Amino acid sequence: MNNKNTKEIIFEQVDKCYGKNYVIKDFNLQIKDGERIILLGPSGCGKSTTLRIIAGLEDINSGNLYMSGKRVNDVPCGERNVAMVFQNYALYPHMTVAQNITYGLKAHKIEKGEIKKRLDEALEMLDLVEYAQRTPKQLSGGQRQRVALARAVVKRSPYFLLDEPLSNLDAQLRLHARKELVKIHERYHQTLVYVTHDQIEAMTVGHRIALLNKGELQMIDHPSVIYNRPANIFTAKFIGSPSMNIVDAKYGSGKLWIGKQSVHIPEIWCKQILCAETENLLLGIRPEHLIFSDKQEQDTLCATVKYVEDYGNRYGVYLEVEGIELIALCEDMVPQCGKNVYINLNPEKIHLFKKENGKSIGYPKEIPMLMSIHMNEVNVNKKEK
Ligand SMILES: Nc1ncnc2c1ncn2[C@@H]1O[C@H](COP(=O)(O)OP(=O)(O)OP(=O)(O)O)[C@@H](O)[C@H]1O
Repeated sequence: MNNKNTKEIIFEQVDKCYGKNYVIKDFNLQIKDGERIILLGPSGCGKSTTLRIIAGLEDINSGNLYMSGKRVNDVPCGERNVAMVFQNYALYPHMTVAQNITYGLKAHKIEKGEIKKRLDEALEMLDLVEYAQRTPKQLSGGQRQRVALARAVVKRSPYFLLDEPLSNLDAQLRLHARKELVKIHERYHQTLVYVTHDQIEAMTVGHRIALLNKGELQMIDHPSVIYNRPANIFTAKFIGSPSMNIVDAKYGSGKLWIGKQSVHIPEIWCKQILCAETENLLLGIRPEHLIFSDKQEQDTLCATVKYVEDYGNRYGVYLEVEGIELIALCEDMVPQCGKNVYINLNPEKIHLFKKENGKSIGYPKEIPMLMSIHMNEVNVNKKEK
């Protein structure tokens, strides 16, 4: 198994059930040393349970869990050396901020000077110096959340586990807090596992996103790959807002047919991916990749505008093509309800899935993916490199 000096976490064929109900089933996941991994998925998909299994707060029914190369199935929570931040912060109401932050260190008999050093550093880093002597009820939600983060940071644990730590904050504080969190991680390089159902948080904090549905891993990859190359319909629809449009389509003679209308598809798709005529396809196209056109051309689709939503900075336009509803995003022109419009599909931005199992049929190599991975590159094993 892996090196004990790394901070890897490995789930190997893990099952967890409550009674007869499986929460996660045959779960395999390898979290790298120093990685920020996001567990994302709809409510009840098993995110918190997965995190609690790592923390040792839940037993597993079968399979193995390894941390730092050691099988930890039977290692109790207190011996796993994890720092955890919960959604409700779980602060002690009768203790001051400073006492809350240092309580765990005192319990572990860390030397006084070292406790003070870590406390001062955490107060400074999380902008809490002036609140050190207040109790939690004298703090705002954002300040409490920072205390919970500080308490986890001072532990200097190799594993940092966070269960929706920002969900009680308003939008602006969330943004600020997630930047702080990334900064903390870049300073200490813990292996960070973060549960959220917020896509933006997942995309911005994670080196990789593990997307779960009903206890099964749907896809794990860099945020850009998840967005631009979804492995299946579930991933395609879950990531992105408004959701990706998915419509029945057929391929034949170099064209993609949606009902009686058709569009040409670039030759590389035909050669590399769509080798034979394929009846049972699902075409995916994101709302931002439906482009309005003012005239009918060879490859435009004719659609009727059904409804328009104003989002302030752009419009969501609900369209009907061949009896199928699509949603498009547009920034400038506001099509009127009831009018017919022409739309183009950006051929570099289409996704095709097999209808029988919802899996992607793949992408031609030449089609570029707008990669932002370099911004979010996994910066692991820094010291060893
Ligand atoms: N102690 C328990 N006993 C029985 N069922 C449980 C228990 N804890 C969780 N579950 C069930 O396990 C499933 C997964 O729960 P979990 O909390 O892991 O989901 P989640 O993805 O974190 O959801 P949310 O985003 O709503 O917090 C749910 O169906 C839940 O009802």
